[in-house]
Amino acid sequence: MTDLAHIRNFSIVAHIDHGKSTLADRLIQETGTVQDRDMKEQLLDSMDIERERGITIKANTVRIDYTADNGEKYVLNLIDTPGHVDFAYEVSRSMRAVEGSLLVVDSTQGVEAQTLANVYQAIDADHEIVPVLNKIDLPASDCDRVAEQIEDVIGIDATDAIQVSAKTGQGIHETLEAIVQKLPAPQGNLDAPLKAMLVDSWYDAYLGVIVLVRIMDGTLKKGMRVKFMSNGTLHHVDRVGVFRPAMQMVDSLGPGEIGFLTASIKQVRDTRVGDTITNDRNGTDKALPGFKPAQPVVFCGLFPVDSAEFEDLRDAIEKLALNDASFSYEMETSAALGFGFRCGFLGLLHLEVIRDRIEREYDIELITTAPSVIYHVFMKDGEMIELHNPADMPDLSKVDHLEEPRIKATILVPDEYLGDVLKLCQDRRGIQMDLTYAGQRAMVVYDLPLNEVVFDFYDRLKSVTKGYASFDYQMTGYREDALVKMSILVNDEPVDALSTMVHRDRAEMRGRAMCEKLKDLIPRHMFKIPIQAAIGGKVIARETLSALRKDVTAKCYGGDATRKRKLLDKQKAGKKKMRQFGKVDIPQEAFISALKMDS
Ligand SMILES: Nc1nc2c(ncn2[C@@H]2O[C@H](COP(=O)(O)OP(=O)(O)OP(=O)(O)O)[C@@H](O)[C@H]2O)c(=O)[nH]1
Repeated sequence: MTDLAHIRNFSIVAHIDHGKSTLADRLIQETGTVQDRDMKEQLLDSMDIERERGITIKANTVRIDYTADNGEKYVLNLIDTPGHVDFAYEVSRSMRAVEGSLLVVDSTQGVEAQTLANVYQAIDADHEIVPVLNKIDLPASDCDRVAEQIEDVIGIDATDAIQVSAKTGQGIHETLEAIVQKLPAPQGNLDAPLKAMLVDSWYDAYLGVIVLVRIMDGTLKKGMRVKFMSNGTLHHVDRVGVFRPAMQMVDSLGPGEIGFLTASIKQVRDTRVGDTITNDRNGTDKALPGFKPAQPVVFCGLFPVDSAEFEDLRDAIEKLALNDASFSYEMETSAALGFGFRCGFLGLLHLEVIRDRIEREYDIELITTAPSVIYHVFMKDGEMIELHNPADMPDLSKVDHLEEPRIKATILVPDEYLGDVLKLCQDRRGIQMDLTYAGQRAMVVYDLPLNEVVFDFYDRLKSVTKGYASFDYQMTGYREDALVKMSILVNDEPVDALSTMVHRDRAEMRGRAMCEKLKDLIPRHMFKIPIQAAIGGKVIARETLSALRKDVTAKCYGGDATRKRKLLDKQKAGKKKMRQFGKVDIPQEAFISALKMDS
């Protein structure tokens, strides 16, 4: 156990790609926590997908021993936090477990939308904040400008900002010294009953659920029985340890310390992030202010391309859900797609990560239906229904009105792209709330319907600004609007997986665009295929795909039989990726591509 005065707990907050993980790796390396030869690139990003995409998803933690210039030995606990907007909730909970933050800003770029969102969370958690200007080895680095921007935009003192290159190691020693000198030591009472915060939990195939804890008061020991206060469950603690970053067992953890416990817990769902852990008898009666669990906000259907793989998909989804309490699922049957699952995610990145993992790790090809948000449907009899799937929209004659979720979006963008960004937000039914300038960049705040953002807003934003805009959002609440369900009929049969909720004023335009897209995406058949968009029974747009006799071998004049067979085999393989709707084959990409908007 380390005495409180020699502990410093901190996190690193940054915009994506500003160098958070590289800096963390350097701090670990500089202090000799890991031998150089064991140092994998980006130590803290443990999953393959994270490494490939360069994004940190799961909050990780590491304990570092550091002997400071004053000769004293310190224990530094770093909690790594994810930088992407979908995981803002994980950032907020890990912030509560530490007393300070390093604010990393890329000195060639400056403050971005996620810098702001994350640093405000740190400020909310009463952190002491040490600004770090990273990437000073690059010629484009401009520390004075960025320091000034930090003061102007965020309002924290940046005169002592540390200039660092996480790449070359310059400034790393100064950063370690600043952690010890500037960040406060934690507080806590060793003699009080155990009070620990459940910061995070995840599933490990060998050890079961691993629970990351921050001890507030008292001692956590191997062998003791603890109570999870939110649901009163009792657990026998079978291991206590710390991350260095590999797991190392210890006998006990005391106030101010961060580490983990295992207690033969089988599912991540049995642990609630933000819960208070105490002694089973004579424990504390005051729980820590609880955190709200992360709520899925984006829903979509996942169906196997090959319906024979349904059981494999169930297996994959159940396994992933064991380890990710913010991912929800239930079985769904679609007239068009057969058996699958309706899944809930924290946001689009979360959706993509799960979908990729199912395809890659479990080798199941998927059809993903249009992402949807949760609508509130108010019935005429006063009942309110949460609508997760447009296909379940009740009979309109019984519906009084609908409400949709709204967000407050903050976008930072260089001046020259401002016009395009405003147009994009306007096209997505946005209401401008604020427009200010920070140097050459504009900061725009918009009130937008979440529905208009979940699908491809971020991609569009990146493309209209050539990647120079940054974006962050928060949910603000529900508001009534004129929303309708638009169905798509292919060859006179409704394809439920293509139905979407749209604003009444835009339904026609959207319907026309979807029919045109589908006309390009669906291959010609031997017969004519009408493609229609409809609201209720009323057709609002229509296209017709003309008939064609498709003979791919026609080009191979007689002769080469192997070539003919190869072509036919190819065609067969291609067909496997299609789904039959009545008599029509619709390719897998159509479900997503048809919904992409051009503005
Ligand atoms: N030249 C230079 N490149 C750096 C420095 N620090 C980080 N980088 C590079 O910047 C990129 C992003 O760094 P990361 O550490 O992955 O950024 P991050 O903030 O952790 O990103 P996320 O984990 O995705 O949020 C990587 O290609 C790093 O190699 C630096 O000091 N100098």
